[in-house]
Amino acid sequence: MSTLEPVEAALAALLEDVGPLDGEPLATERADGRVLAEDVMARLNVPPFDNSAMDGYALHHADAGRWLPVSQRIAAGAPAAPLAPGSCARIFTGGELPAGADCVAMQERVEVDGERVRTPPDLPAGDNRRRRGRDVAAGQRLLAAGTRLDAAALGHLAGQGITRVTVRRRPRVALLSTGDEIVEPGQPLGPGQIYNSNRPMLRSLLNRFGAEVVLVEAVPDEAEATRRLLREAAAAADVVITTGGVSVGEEDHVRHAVEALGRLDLWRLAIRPGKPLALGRLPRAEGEARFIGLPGNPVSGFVGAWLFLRPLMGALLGCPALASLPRLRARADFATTTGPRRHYMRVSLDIGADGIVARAFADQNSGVLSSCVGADALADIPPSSRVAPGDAVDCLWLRGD
Ligand SMILES: Nc1nc2c(c(=O)[nH]1)N[C@H]1C(S)=C(S)[C@@H](COP(=O)(O)OP(=O)(O)OC[C@H]3O[C@@H](n4cnc5c(N)ncnc54)[C@H](O)[C@@H]3O)O[C@H]1N2
Ligand code: MOO
Repeated sequence: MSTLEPVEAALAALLEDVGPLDGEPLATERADGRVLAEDVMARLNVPPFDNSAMDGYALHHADAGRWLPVSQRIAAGAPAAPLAPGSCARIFTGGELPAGADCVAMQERVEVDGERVRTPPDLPAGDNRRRRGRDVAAGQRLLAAGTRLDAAALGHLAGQGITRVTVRRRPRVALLSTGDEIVEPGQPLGPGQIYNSNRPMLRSLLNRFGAEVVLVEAVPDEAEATRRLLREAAAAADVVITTGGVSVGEEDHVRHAVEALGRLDLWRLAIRPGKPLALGRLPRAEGEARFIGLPGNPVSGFVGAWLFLRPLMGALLGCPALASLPRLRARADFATTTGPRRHYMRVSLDIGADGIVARAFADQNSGVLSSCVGADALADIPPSSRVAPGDAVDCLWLRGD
């Protein structure tokens, strides 16, 4: 296992045998961000009846241009009687169009004389008429399985009066930090110690990717304790993530513990940052938990999360939108050369009328977390390449779903 594996091989190993988790019923009002486990069919027409798009007067368009008596007043929410022939109806936005009317003149365009109004003669048939079922027709597929419920999707469900949906169970994740030097914020910092920046960063990303962090623990740099905690984590979670302890140092116990307990699928990738990333499986009572060992350097964890944790959550949630990051082309404002490893550089993007410029953070070292703060994208620089300012580069967009 001394060769460096490409990203594609790692993704294939990671996603092998991974399928969507079970569905569970949930109140729609609590389903923000969840992923639909099945198609949702429309049971209602939206709008449910022809209605007016404007405040104005409903009429038959053959009567446009004539003085017409106002025979009824239709507010939104009130029933409409059929329109008396040769008359018009005062109507308000959202009001039901009466039978016999086929268009609405907006009130700014009519002349009013007491109880009579004259509409413009050029009123097109169907003007300002919002037809029944124009937005959604009863019986059509409203939302497809795999849709992540966002603001518009939740509004769409509510438009159908749907109060319960079946969503995928959130993947349960255990997040273990290794390293005797790592201390939690709130505790005093001793000599040689640093605060745990990986845990809150990864927890935030995992939440965003639809997972539920069910266990957080610190693992001491000690072989037996590492094995014990990995066993416990695999029993509690679908995915076990460790940070640190996957490199070649004597205190790097994680890889050996995974080999002893389960199976290591792959170790060491041809990427920068994130080279010592490890992938494997840990047995548990039912099936196996997936294991991802992220390198300890916070930038390696950040990049590894976007490249690997996101698609893994996408597979467990059956959500295609999480499977891969959107790619865009930008002009580099930087120069760089790469060696054997594909480089994921943290960049901010200037999106202007002349296109997109990718601005690289000055220090791209994997220990420099400030290079991730404000990063809009990862510029994906292939191995053995040279980039000059102005060259087009591929970027993976981080600001989307
Ligand atoms: N002789 C070699 N040394 C190293 C190699 C190598 O190939 N040969 N690879 C380097 C690379 S690349 C990386 S990346 C790191 C990753 O090593 P580990 O995954 O074993 O991580 P640690 O050694 O435990 O930690 C690395 C670094 O990150 C800090 N860290 C760890 N956890 C946290 C945390 N939760 N919050 C903030 N910072 C954390 C830790 O203190 C270290 O500074 O190995 C290189 N070495
Ligand atoms: O590959 Mo390491 O992740 O450079 O820091």
